[in-house]
Amino acid sequence: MARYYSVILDLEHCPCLVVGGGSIAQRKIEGMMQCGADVTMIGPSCTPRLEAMAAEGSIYWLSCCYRTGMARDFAFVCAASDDAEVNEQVAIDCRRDNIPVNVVDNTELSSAIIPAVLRRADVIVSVSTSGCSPALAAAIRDKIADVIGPAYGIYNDMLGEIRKHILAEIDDPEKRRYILRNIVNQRYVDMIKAGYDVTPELILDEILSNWKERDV
Ligand SMILES: C[C@@]1(CC(=O)O)c2cc3[nH]c(cc4nc(cc5[nH]c(cc(n2)[C@H]1CCC(=O)O)[C@@](C)(CC(=O)O)[C@@H]5CCC(=O)O)C(CC(=O)O)=C4CCC(=O)O)c(CCC(=O)O)c3CC(=O)O
Ligand SMILES: NC(=O)C1=CN([C@@H]2O[C@H](COP(=O)(O)OP(=O)(O)OC[C@H]3O[C@@H](n4cnc5c(N)ncnc54)[C@H](O)[C@@H]3O)[C@@H](O)[C@H]2O)C=CC1
Repeated sequence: MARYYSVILDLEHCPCLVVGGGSIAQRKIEGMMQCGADVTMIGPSCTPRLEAMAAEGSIYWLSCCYRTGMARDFAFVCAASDDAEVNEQVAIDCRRDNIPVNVVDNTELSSAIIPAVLRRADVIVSVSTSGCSPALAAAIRDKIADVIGPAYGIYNDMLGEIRKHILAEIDDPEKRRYILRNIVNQRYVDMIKAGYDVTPELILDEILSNWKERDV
């Protein structure tokens, strides 16, 4: 089994291809669309939902069977037809051109597999079982969802804002490190959860005053 390298892909405006238009293709397409991908679908038929998405122009549908060469200009490809030979041909074509390819019925042919994902605003938790048990990946994700609630997303938004400000405004590397480490504190998540009016200003004021006290 491959030892997978985890990455987070930016697919915004990226040309992505999905071969097939069934329920599995639809799930993969919806995942890509949520990330702003520019999706083309190839297949002789598709689900009513995908047909509607094509009709309103949110995806481009090439209503035909896949032929070698069709994957050439894409940045990411998913082979999701119900024909194993077609999916294999897509994988061969993509691997020859070094295009990352996800094959929904064959882990060995895939150079990329899709994890189970939990999103809390910009916090992303990806869980993979390396293809051993997709259902377990989803179950682990659901268990993590109980622990990592929406407060983490709200808190992360604030940290992003504070961090940008600190990187732009504070030159002293020791002070920067102190602030960036100490703004991360479970106490703030608990306060957000409990309904306190936590703001980036409040967090930063508190850490800066701790820094000053430490100095004297
Ligand atoms: C290798 C991989 C390739 C890929 O598709 O990327 C792959 C392959 C296969 N899946 C199969 C079956 C199922 N897949 C799911 C669900 C998900 N599958 C996803 C990913 C992956 N599936 C990749 C590995 C992920 C990893 O392990 O880390 C998830 C996580 C992400 C997503 O699809 O978006 C999504 C959860 C979505 C969510 O809940 O959020 C369920 C559960 C269900 O449907 O409820 C079942 C039935 C139960 C079971 O089999 O466990 C089959 C057999 C098909 C058959 O029976 O013929 C194959 C083919 C094979 O194993 O060879
Ligand atoms: N990776 C995953 O998460 C999972 C994968 N699967 C696998 O996914 C595959 C697809 O499943 P479904 O979407 O349910 O199938 P489906 O039968 O609903 O859809 C199959 C699609 O493939 C298209 N197709 C057939 N021949 C084609 C060709 N030559 N070129 C282009 N498109 C073609 C059809 O037009 C149809 O849209 C199955 O092989 C199944 O084993 C199933 C469950 C989960």
